[in-house]
Amino acid sequence: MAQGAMMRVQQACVPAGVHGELAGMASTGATRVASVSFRGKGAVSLSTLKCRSARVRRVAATSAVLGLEKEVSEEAVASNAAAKVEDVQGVPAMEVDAVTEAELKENGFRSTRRTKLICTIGPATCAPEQLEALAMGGMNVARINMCHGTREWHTQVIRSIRNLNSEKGYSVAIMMDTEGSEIHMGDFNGAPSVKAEDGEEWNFTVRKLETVPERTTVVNYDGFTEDVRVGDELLVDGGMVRFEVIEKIGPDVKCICTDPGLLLPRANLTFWREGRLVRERNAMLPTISSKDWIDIDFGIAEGVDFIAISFVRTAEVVKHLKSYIRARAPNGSIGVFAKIESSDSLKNLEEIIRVSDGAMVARGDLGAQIPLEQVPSVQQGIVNLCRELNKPVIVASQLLESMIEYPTPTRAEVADVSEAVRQRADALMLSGESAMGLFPEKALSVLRTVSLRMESWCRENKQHASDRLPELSSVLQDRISENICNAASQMANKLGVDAIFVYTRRGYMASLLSRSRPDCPIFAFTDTKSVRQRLNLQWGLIPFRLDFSGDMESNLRRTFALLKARGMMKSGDLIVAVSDISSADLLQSIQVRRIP
Ligand SMILES: Nc1ncnc2c1ncn2[C@@H]1O[C@H](COP(=O)(O)OP(=O)(O)O)[C@@H](O)[C@H]1O
Ligand SMILES: C=C(OP(=O)(O)O)C(=O)O
Ligand SMILES: [K+]
Ligand SMILES: [Mg+2]
Repeated sequence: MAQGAMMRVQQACVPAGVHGELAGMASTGATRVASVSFRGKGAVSLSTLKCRSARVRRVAATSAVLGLEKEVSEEAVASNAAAKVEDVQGVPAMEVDAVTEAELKENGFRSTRRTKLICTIGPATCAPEQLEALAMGGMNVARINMCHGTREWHTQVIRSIRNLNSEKGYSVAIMMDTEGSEIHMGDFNGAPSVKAEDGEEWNFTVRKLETVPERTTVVNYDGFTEDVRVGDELLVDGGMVRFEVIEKIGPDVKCICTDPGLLLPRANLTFWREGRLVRERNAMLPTISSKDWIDIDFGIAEGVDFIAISFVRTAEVVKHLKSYIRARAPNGSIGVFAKIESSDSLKNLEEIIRVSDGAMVARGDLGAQIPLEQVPSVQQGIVNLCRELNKPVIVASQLLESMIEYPTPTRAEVADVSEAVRQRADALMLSGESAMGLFPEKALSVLRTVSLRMESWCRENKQHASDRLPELSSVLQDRISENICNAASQMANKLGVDAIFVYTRRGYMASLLSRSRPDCPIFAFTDTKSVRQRLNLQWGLIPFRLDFSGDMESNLRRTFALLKARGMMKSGDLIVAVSDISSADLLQSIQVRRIP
């Protein structure tokens, strides 16, 4: 599992001032030759991030990274936002994300992106104009990791995103990710990282220190000194840096660095004995800590769209959180995602996924808990299971890790992203790349470009033909909806229609259609803002907010008129329509319609 020091030497044409403070970088005019040794989740000085000008950002956003798709212009997005068709009361009759709308118009229905993109927001991306650049670049969901940042910072980020949505017509959903009870190191008096050298002696202490002396780190778990034994190995971030315990003295644990590297603030710690992960009393710590509950209350009050629970071990904790949310946010508007990142979560995988609203393959911690070579097959297994159980799934961590520092991805990273898209994951997530990297917009652009390329390859090679659709649950109602959606998708593929329309109140039929991964995009019309926001995370769905009635014929006519008025569809386009809004005694049907 040991990961050797990563060394890349690369010639990159980077605008001056973008990463001038990186160690080991020689400047030769506009072309800089970087030779940087880098380990861990990010060795970047945060002060370098502040000097990036708006112009530089724009260049990064608009330069085609892998040269495939046509960029959506800012003008197109602005004109869409301005062209909202309004009802008499001034409420838009139909709302759709401005960037998606521009993409549909400029690139055509077929080539619109199906895989959804999530960006972790951090110091590199928290300013309103940086958030807007990500929204323009196709961010569907913004993630805030409660391990980092202050309450004020989180509030500010959430408000900025909400403002962008309401003022500029974006539809970025917000995911809050809990800290959980993991054991981690403390901060280093504000330093972005600290180097641990081979053979150095370090003190891991449970003392509460205001400022930490050199070669000292504060461990957040009080039982640490009792649980750990002399001879144990301490792994930072799953093995990026290693220490061996040599002596225990009261609240201090003396260790020798055996595998040097950079220590990042709050990096995850695991301890190992005779090659096995030690799980002592720390295994009894609650999945949702008291701090997490306070954060969750904050998330509910701020109306986040998703809460991701770290280190889920059992289905019970997910059920508990869901009923907690139901009692406090009565419309049940927050989706609960289980992060699969421990060996316990793998033991109870199916139960956990069944009760969650979705899952995240959190490969960062997962790779520290199970042998690394098992991570790819476990990922495929989780993606398949989620699809079978009709739950959206996110593939996360280290997708483009080298882009924290470099403006281009490695071939291996592009292959990894492509593989997640080929597996038909609903969403891909950036962590350090967007939170604290030097090239957040470029990283997002790489995800977008690689997704589009692999999606079109899948369609050209008729991948859906080999995608076996597993049977769903035994509930009669579910079986009818499932069969309607599967049949609607098959019909859409055979007829080569332009889009599938689904009218849905809770999003249920929309997710069943997404599950069948059809060749054309799925326009999901829903009457509530919160459902529309949540559908943002599911494969192939383009969520619209639309007021509708129980009468399908009038809904269809109204939708056709609105879409034509906005230039999103034209006479002669062919669509397949289904709905879950009619009352139960009405016959559910599939309609094939040509736009009048
Ligand atoms: N809100 C934040 N404030 C400061 N730094 C952050 C924030 N969010 C993320 N980061 C930085 O980005 C890195 C990668 O983010 P993430 O993967 O979400 O966290 P972690 O490394 O703790 O698992 C973090 O290690 C941290 O350095
Ligand atoms: C996404 C993950 O969780 P976090 O970044 O919160 O550690 C992970 O471990 O991969
Ligand atoms: K977290
Ligand atoms: Mg994790």
